[in-house]
Amino acid sequence: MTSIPDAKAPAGEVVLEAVGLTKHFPVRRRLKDVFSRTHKAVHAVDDVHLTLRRGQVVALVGESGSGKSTVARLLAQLYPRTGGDIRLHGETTKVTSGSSFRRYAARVQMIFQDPFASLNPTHTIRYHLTRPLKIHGTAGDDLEKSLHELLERVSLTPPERYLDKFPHELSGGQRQRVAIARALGARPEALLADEPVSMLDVSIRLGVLNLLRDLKERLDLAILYITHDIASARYFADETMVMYAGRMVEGGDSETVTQAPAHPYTQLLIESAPDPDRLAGAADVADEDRGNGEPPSLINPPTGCRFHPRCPKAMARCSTDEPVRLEIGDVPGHWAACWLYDKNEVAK
Ligand SMILES: Nc1ncnc2c1ncn2[C@@H]1O[C@H](COP(=O)(O)OP(=O)(O)OP(=O)(O)O)[C@@H](O)[C@H]1O
Repeated sequence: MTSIPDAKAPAGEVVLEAVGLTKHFPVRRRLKDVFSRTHKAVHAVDDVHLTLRRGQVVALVGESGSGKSTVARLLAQLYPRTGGDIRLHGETTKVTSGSSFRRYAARVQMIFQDPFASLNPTHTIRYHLTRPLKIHGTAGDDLEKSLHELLERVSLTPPERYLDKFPHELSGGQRQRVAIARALGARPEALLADEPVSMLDVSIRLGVLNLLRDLKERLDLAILYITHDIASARYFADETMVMYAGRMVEGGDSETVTQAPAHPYTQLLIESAPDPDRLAGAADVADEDRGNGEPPSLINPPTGCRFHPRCPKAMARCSTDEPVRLEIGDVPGHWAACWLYDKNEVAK
């Protein structure tokens, strides 16, 4: 078989789930700590739950260092997890060998931020696309036809114009399209896209996001879209989850999370997103009123809510009690991990 199937199962079916996913990176001990009993660790990701479904995009939004890439790398099985579970079609996954990793990667593929770094400058596009077709056995009898189909899928046409080029002969947007085609070569069910457009010129970002949206629809892919840019999450993602300092703080459908944010951190993210009107004139609100400041150390994260030291609405209990996910009640599925909503139901 040479063609890539258009759909495998009903839209909306759960493909990949993170259940209480946790990753702590051990910190190398200094000489003076050698006799200490405590083992320091970076609490990069704590108790993350998310669900990727066929034909849907989930955006994971947060500032630098909040743990977004670590979640994607855990889901891609590039790191072992410290705790929690990763389920593919409901089954716990554990990658213990090269062959089990290959089987997993055939179903879950990652796209990285920097298309230049992720393509080998000494090899042609033909080489980059032939590899996944061969490794995952998806080339069929006619390799050339499969290569052409992959390039057509990402709108690099006519394919023969691109196949024998080297990465440096392509623009940034074209390189990212090749990286996407390479991921599709495995015929995955889920794509983990880690800031796929942030290194591209603003003028071509929309084209690449539209391509991903088109692939989501035509191939019924489940997509995790990682971004700093909450405005693009509204445009591109069905659901948006917000992360702060290793924890999820809010989630729900993208329209609601971006237009009626409930968590003070999401509100801050939206206020601090570039706004042409604000840049053009009106004086900025004082930093302390906007809850600005530094994200906390993840070696000793704050107790209670990790956002409390920066939160303009913090209450006494926020520094001691870790908030649970609470339903906001405006639309189904909208929740925030914030004690402001303590009277509300615990979200499922
Ligand atoms: N391999 C590693 N070893 C130790 N610490 C790490 C490692 N990878 C990430 N971290 C730390 O984990 C935390 C989360 O990093 P991560 O890259 O996941 O955040 P991010 O939200 O993706 O940030 P960015 O948007 O800048 O990529 C950071 O404090 C980072 O320094």
